[in-house]
Amino acid sequence: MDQPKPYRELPTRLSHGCFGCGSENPHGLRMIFHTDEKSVFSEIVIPDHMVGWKNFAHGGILSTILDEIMGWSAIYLTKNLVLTKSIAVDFLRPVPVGTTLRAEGRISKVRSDREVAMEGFLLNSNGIVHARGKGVFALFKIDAAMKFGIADEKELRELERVFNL
Ligand SMILES: CCCCCCCCCCCCCCCC(=O)SCCNC(=O)CCNC(=O)[C@H](O)C(C)(C)COP(=O)(O)OP(=O)(O)OC[C@H]1O[C@@H](n2cnc3c(N)ncnc32)[C@H](O)[C@@H]1OP(=O)(O)O
Repeated sequence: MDQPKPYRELPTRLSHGCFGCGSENPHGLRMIFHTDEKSVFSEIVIPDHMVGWKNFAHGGILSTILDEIMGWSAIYLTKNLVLTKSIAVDFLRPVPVGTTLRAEGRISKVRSDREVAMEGFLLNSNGIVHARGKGVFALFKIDAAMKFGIADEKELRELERVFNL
C-alpha cells in the first residue's frame, strides 16, 4: 500500500498572471509549491530563454525564484498576505538552465505582527546550495490588503479561503 506523502501541494493554482506562479502567464516560471508544514518548497526547471548569457540562469531570475518561494512561505507559515520589503541574494554557484532545482523557503524571525524575516535556498538535485536569499516581508491582514488595492476583493477573499488566513 502507498504510504501517505509527508507533504502536500499548496492551493496556489489560482488564475492570475504572476510572473512567478501564475498559470495565465505564458512567459513566467509557473511555480507550484509544496509544504511539509515547516517550510515551503518548489521544484523548478529554468527554461532556456531565461539564460544570463549562455547556459547559466540569469541572476535576476534566481532572485525572483527566491522572492517567490520566500513570499509564499511567509503567506503559508504566518497566515498573512505579504509584500516584499527587501531581499538580498548570495549567488554561490552558477545555475545551469534546463536542470531540476529545488527552491526552499522558511521563517527566519517573526519581527512583529506586521513584519517577518525569511530565508530561501536554491539547491541542485544533490542538495548543493547554488543561491541563498534573505528577505523582509510586510504582513497584511485581508482588510489592510484591500486598502492597498493590489488585488481585488474577490481574489483576496479566495486567498483568505484557500489559505485559511
Ligand atoms: C497587499 C497584499 C496583496 C497580496 C496579494 C497576493 C500575493 C501573492 C504573491 C506571493 C508571492 C510573493 C513574492 C513576490 C512578492 C512581490 O514581488 S511584492 C512586490 C514588491 N514589493 C512592493 O511592491 C512593496 C512596495 N512597498 C510598499 O508598499 C511599502 O514600503 C510597505 C511595504 C507597505 C511599507 O510601507 P511603509 O512606508 O514602511 O509603511 P508606513 O509608512 O509604516 O505605512 C504607510 C501606510 O501603510 C499602512 N501599512 C504599512 N504596513 C502595513 C501592514 N503590514 N499592515 C497594515 N497596514 C500597513 C500603514 O498603516 C500606513 O497607513 P496610513 O497610516 O497611511 O493609513
